[in-house]
Amino acid sequence: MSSPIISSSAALTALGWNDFFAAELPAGLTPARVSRVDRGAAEVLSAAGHLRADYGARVRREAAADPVALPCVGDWVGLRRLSEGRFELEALLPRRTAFVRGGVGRVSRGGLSGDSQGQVLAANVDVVFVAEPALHATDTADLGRIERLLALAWESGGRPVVLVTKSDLIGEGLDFLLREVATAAPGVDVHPVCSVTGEGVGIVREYLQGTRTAVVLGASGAGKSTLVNALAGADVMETQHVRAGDGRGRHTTVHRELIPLAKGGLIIDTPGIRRIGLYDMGEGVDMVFSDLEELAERCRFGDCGHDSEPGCAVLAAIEDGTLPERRLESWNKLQREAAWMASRSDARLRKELQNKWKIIHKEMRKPGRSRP
Ligand SMILES: Nc1nc2c(ncn2[C@@H]2O[C@H](COP(=O)(O)OP(=O)(O)OP(=O)(O)O)[C@@H](O)[C@H]2O)c(=O)[nH]1
Ligand SMILES: [Zn+2]
Repeated sequence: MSSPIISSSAALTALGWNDFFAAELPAGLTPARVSRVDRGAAEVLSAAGHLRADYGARVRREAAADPVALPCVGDWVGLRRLSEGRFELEALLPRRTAFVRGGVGRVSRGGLSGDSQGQVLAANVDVVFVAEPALHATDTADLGRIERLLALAWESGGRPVVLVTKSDLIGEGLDFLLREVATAAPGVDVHPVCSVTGEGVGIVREYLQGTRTAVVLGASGAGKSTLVNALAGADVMETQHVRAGDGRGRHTTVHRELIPLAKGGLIIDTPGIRRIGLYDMGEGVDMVFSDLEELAERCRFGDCGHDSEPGCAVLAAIEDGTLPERRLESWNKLQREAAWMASRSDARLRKELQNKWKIIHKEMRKPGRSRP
């Protein structure tokens, strides 16, 4: 009787289950992790293997009130067994980390704050791989895109790591490129990876040691699915290639999917991010530009605009060649965007509050309603 329980808890641990989540599971429910979501239902991984679960009434109600409460890939949930082989997703457990698009909420220790109207793209991610190809068509790695993705990664609460993919395509120039990428990623590890030869894949795997969960972010064609397949040691994701048979052109990932790896750890493949500006960067921007923040503290004026002010430490660093000018331009741009995002979210929140009050006032004016 005891052995199935032990093996089932080992199976859960392999999926990333731990005391944090165990403490949150309502009594009587079966724990499972969302591997993929569909409209109104989720595919989950449980100690009993792969299951499908429809959303229960409470989950549907809460998600209607706040989209952040909608289950997403990586979430831990509680299932109720309805009948043989039929399950309902009854509870969404608090998230440790989360990627939120377009909301004003922030991840806190106990889960997401309740005021967000954003959409959660992936949850409970420990490591965020930012994949940028060494060569994309004829362009070398886009440092600005790396900075944007890093801001998003920091904001999620996971640990960012930059992977310069397709490292075989650039040859001699690789070392120089890696140094350039490093200037765009202070405090972040940068590794070259080639999924074709397998070079660097072992290093990537080390980040997943134990039962950690990683997500791979990057533009379409960055080589995310190819990397996931290399990590899995099998073709678990379809990759971009022209299908000769039906001539339907290249495949591009459309679903987010959580994939347990045979050698331990889990990885989430995501569709290529096209409009990163629509994501919340917030304080993540400060992390990406921690080197500039540090310099700015040494400017003569506290409100230095790093434009033409005397005693500007940022301009001095550009002058003596220790700071690439591109970094300052990128910092200014992303700060403006983050501020715009924040003001937009606030405006939306204000409008919602106004609407709420309108409804309450209408209720209060209804005839026959007793006044408090
Ligand atoms: N030379 C080289 N080509 C690679 C490497 N990794 C991936 N590719 C190729 O790059 C193309 C795109 O790879 P995918 O893995 O499908 O890219 P993706 O990032 O998943 O793209 P989306 O699904 O559209 O987001 C494919 O033709 C791969 O064969 C690599 O390390 N070296
Ligand atoms: Zn300055």
